[in-house]
Amino acid sequence: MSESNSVLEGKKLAFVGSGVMAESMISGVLEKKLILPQHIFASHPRTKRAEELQAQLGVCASTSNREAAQAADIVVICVKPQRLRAVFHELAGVVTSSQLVISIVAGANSSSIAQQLRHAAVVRVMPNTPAQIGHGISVWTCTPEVNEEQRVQVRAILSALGKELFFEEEKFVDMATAISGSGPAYVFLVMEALIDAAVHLGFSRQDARELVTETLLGSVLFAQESHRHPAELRNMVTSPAGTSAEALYQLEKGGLRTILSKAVHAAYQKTATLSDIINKG
Ligand SMILES: NC(=O)C1=CN([C@@H]2O[C@H](COP(=O)(O)OP(=O)(O)OC[C@H]3O[C@@H](n4cnc5c(N)ncnc54)[C@H](O)[C@@H]3O)[C@@H](O)[C@H]2O)C=CC1
Ligand SMILES: O=C(O)[C@@H]1CCC=N1
Repeated sequence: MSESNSVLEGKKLAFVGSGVMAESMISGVLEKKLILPQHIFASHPRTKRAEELQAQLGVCASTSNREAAQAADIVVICVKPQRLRAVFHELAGVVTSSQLVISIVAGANSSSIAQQLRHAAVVRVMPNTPAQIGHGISVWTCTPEVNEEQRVQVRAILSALGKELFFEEEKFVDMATAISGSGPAYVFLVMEALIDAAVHLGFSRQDARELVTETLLGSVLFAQESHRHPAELRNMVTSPAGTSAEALYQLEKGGLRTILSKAVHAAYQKTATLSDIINKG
């Protein structure tokens, strides 16, 4: 494996809290050959999980957050919000000024991360689970202390997971948490409900799954490639006095748009609650 031409050449990356998202990010970075596995450090409280990561991905895994963080140029914090204060407590004073800290923790704003870690250069990212297959989208921001070289490195890491979008204003990361961060959960719920509806009509589970998955995938690709407004695409399906119009009537009557908007707003408001947990304990 070669790291040549990589903006991350020779750089070492640590993941503190190696669950679902950390594993997705590690896989993406390895897949794109951005960093050698021996230059990736991961920590997890359970020895068995650390051993599993080491065996599966070839990274250096241990149960010590401090050891992992000290070994790297870039430290990615991937614990749940409720664990963050304990991790800050462990890492404050350990992370040095030459290092870069990236947090993917929902609700954790960069000023409180900088303050609690006593570290100025902080990047805040909201990725999503399709990152596991390189089709994620990550929304990010950073403190002014993050230099241009580090910004390029962050872009390279996030591009290994799919698309990335930078915003100067941090509020967009919280807003994105409710759209792209939690979004896959909404889509999977719709997918599950449609599969169940198809089974209700009489399709086998296997056929129902294929019909629904291909319909969702085809519709998304069609919208992306045609560049047409969703309403125009919907009208193409909806014949006068036809089946789609009948179904759409029921969806609108059930308040689909309102319920989606309420759900997104609730997720957005929850980021503030998570922020309180992180700041006040
Ligand atoms: N799952 C998702 O779709 C997304 C999650 N996020 C954020 O990513 C973060 C991680 O989420 P997931 O990977 O889904 O959670 P996860 O639960 O899969 O991973 C967190 C890992 O941290 C470990 N852990 C617990 N206490 C620890 C400690 N003191 N030190 C080190 N590790 C510790 C846990 O055992 C677990 O394996 C969360 O803050 C979440 O807000 C962000 C975007 C999307
Ligand atoms: O549900 C959560 O809190 C995390 C953040 C975005 C997606 N999952």
